[in-house]
Amino acid sequence: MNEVLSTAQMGEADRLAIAAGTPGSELMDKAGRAVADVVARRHKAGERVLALCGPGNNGGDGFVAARVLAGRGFRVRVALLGAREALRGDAAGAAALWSGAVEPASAADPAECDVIVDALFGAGLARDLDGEALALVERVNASGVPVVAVDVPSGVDGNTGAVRRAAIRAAETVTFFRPKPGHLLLPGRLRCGPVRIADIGIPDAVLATIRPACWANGTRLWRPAFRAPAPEGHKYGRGHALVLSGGAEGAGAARLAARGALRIGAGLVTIATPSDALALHAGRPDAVMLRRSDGPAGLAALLADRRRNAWVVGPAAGVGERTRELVAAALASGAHGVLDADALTSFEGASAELARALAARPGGAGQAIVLTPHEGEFGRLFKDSPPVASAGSKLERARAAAASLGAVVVLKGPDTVIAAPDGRAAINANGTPFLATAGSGDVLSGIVAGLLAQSVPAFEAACAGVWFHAEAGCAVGPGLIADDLPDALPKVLKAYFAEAGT
Ligand SMILES: NC(=O)C1=CN([C@@H]2O[C@H](COP(=O)(O)OP(=O)(O)OC[C@H]3O[C@@H](n4cnc5c(N)ncnc54)[C@H](OP(=O)(O)O)[C@@H]3O)[C@@H](O)[C@H]2O)[C@@H](O)CC1
Ligand SMILES: Nc1ncnc2c1ncn2[C@@H]1O[C@H](COP(=O)(O)OP(=O)(O)O)[C@@H](O)[C@H]1O
Ligand SMILES: [K+]
Repeated sequence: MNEVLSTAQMGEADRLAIAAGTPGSELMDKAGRAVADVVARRHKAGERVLALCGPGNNGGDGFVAARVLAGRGFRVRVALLGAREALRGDAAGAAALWSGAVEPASAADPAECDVIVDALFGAGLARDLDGEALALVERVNASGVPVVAVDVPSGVDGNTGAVRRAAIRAAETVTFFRPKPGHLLLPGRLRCGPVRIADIGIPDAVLATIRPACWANGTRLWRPAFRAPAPEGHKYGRGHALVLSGGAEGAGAARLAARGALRIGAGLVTIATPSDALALHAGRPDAVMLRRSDGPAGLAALLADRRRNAWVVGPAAGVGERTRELVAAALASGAHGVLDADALTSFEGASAELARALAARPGGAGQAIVLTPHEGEFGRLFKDSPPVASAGSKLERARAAAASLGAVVVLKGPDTVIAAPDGRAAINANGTPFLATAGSGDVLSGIVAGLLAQSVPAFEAACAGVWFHAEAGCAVGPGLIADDLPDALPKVLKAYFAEAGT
């Protein structure tokens, strides 16, 4: 499955596997062999391997890989950071089985080899690199020699993806049992190369004890919640999404969101527009319906029709008191909804006020609300809440935000994090930088609302919306403009429903 484990949870998996009868030395042996397999797949016997081993168990994996590769005919040198006598436990055991020379890492010349095994630091990285470790990592990166990283590229924090002053740039990374947040979050993800997840004999059953609450976003996470329409279905069964338009200058944002909601499968989509933008929308003959809606009272009146079961408020809505009132009206309707863009910025430094409005929503937790800030909007919203704004990694910040607001938060970017108030989180990695284009976020908010309209629960709708949006972005690729995204959805949906078997 696609669970993501923190380094502490990985340590627990390790302990549980050992308690269930697999010795730690065996786990390390399998880990080292998996690394050797990757090196052997990329390089031919006879080539020169430099294994850089650190002072902990990551280094132990490096000693195993070195031994296995030497046995397969590679010309292997081992360099150790620290003293051999200081190695402990399984790492000391692995080092004892290495019969070749061990050079001091300070003398190692990375340029004198064909491939490097980076076994300096893994889950145990405890502080910024400095001194000899820093100099070594910089020499490796400058050498241009391909690196296979053990567990994580040394210098990348496995929990946060942060680069601790410097980090190895790996050509490929081999991790064990399950990925860690640092493989998915930036900048760590960009240091990993392709990540291989090796089975080292830890039974999946340990997950029942660990109960991970973070996943790599993917269809398996939400497939049961989003199925193809039933053969006997009709459009009202697929929900009715309402997108609130800004004034004349911002009407395009609402149209993008509306088309996103329609394409993802909402049965009906209506744009609620202020009078000054009515003519603009009316001139567009398409499947999007149109209603006049002036101010909070107008919006409340439209949402009083309970068939309109999901809304989007925020894209090009304008920043200020008026938009805060529109948010209040939308929340008070009891319908599900997405708060995006100006709806978030209108609560600059007032996340506590927004949290109160969310807590008072009549549908309670059953009224699904999803917020979709990018980093800028997130920073502005939580100016009043240092515990959220500076909660640490992107994963931790999104989780803290969701918990403090009592709603699902989608913290967007190349490594979008989706977090629910109950602690569940997913990290998305199927995007493309071509998605960074004007209006792309508006389409996302519409897609999520379209899923909410189809009764997909908040967390699943947010995860699925982010995934479909990214797939659509990849399907278009270079030259993408936001208008293309809704029209790329049919192909993506077709493939999804075929895979999902519905
Ligand atoms: N869990 C599992 O299932 C399995 C785990 N396995 C492997 O074990 C790895 C984790 O091993 P680990 O816990 O020994 O930590 P590791 O990454 O070797 O680093 C700790 C050492 O580094 C040092 N150190 C830290 N930061 C530093 C810095 N900035 N600069 C300098 N030194 C620094 C730190 O020193 P200290 O902080 O004590 O001074 C300590 O000596 C894991 O990534 C995987 O590869 C596999 O064998 C299979 C099963
Ligand atoms: N480098 C990137 N890689 C993948 N996705 C990205 C990248 N940059 C931005 N995105 C995605 O593109 C969308 C941009 O949304 P947003 O910033 O709100 O733009 P806009 O306000 O122009 O609509 C988000 O879904 C975001 O996750
Ligand atoms: K490493």
